[in-house]
Amino acid sequence: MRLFVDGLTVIDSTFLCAQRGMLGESWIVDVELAGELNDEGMLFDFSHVKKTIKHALDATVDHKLIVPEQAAETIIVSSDNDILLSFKAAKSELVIQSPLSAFAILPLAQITDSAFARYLEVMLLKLLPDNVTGITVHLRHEAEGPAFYHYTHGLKKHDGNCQRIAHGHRSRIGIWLDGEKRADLESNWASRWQDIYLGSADDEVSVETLPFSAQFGLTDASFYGFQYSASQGNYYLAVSKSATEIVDCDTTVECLADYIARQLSCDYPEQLIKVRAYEGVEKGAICEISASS
Ligand SMILES: Nc1nc2c(c(=O)[nH]1)N=C([C@H](O)[C@H](O)COP(=O)(O)OP(=O)(O)OP(=O)(O)O)CN2
Repeated sequence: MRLFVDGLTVIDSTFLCAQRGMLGESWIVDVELAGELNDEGMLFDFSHVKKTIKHALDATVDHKLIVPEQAAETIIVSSDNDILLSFKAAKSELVIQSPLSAFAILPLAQITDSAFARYLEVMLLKLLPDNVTGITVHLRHEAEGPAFYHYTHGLKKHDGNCQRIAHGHRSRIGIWLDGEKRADLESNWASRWQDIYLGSADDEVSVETLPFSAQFGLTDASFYGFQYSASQGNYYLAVSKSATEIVDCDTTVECLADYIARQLSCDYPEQLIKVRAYEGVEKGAICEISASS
């Protein structure tokens, strides 16, 4: 007998890619369980399936920086209370020091959807009752078509896991000028923020003041530095300028929708601008501004 739950949860994280660097992603998780029926005539009560699997994914990979430990680009310098690591991708580089809880270090050379799903299957099967003998995890993304971008950020004021300085999302973007949908502008923003780190100006520091800058020879010419403290610990990040946009606000989705609308209003000062910005899947913020506002 097999049991399925589609769209059980969404994993919102960032993973390290040898080509593209930090890649914010939102994986929609479908699962299928296989095994024998229990005394209740069930494979596993749906409510337990959802709770057990969502809890495990939240604890191990959600809102984390997912690191392919065996990639040639990954150098883990220390992993005591904090993890300090560097990653040199073809397009950008980063060095990060953050609490252990902000990372998922996977024994993989590359984070692909299928390798990640197989890793999750092994981890999750151990948590299921004995009558469940197999689990298949399918990771999918929202349908291609509408414009979307991948961003990585951290919310230092968030008392939960969104404070982690390098977690991210794959997010759709909708833009209207005077009520007319503007696919061209959506596409511009999708390119601009394709694989971007969004850092708040408030958190920016000279990269040369970060605790690891001398060790890695980091300079302000090529890197932005970000630093803050929050309830889970201290966060430090150096990231290539070419993969970063500094915004004059926090990076909540409300602030980002407002930021995009304000940027557009410079080019279209006379028009009513509406921005529908997503944070991950099926949630986000709407901002409308007009010449008079
Ligand atoms: N109003 C807002 N609320 C939250 C924002 C935000 O920008 N505006 N942002 C966050 C975090 O950035 C977080 O990454 C959002 O992820 P989400 O999946 O919604 O958070 P949860 O894990 O708590 O939700 P699940 O349903 O468990 O996936 C948080 N809130």
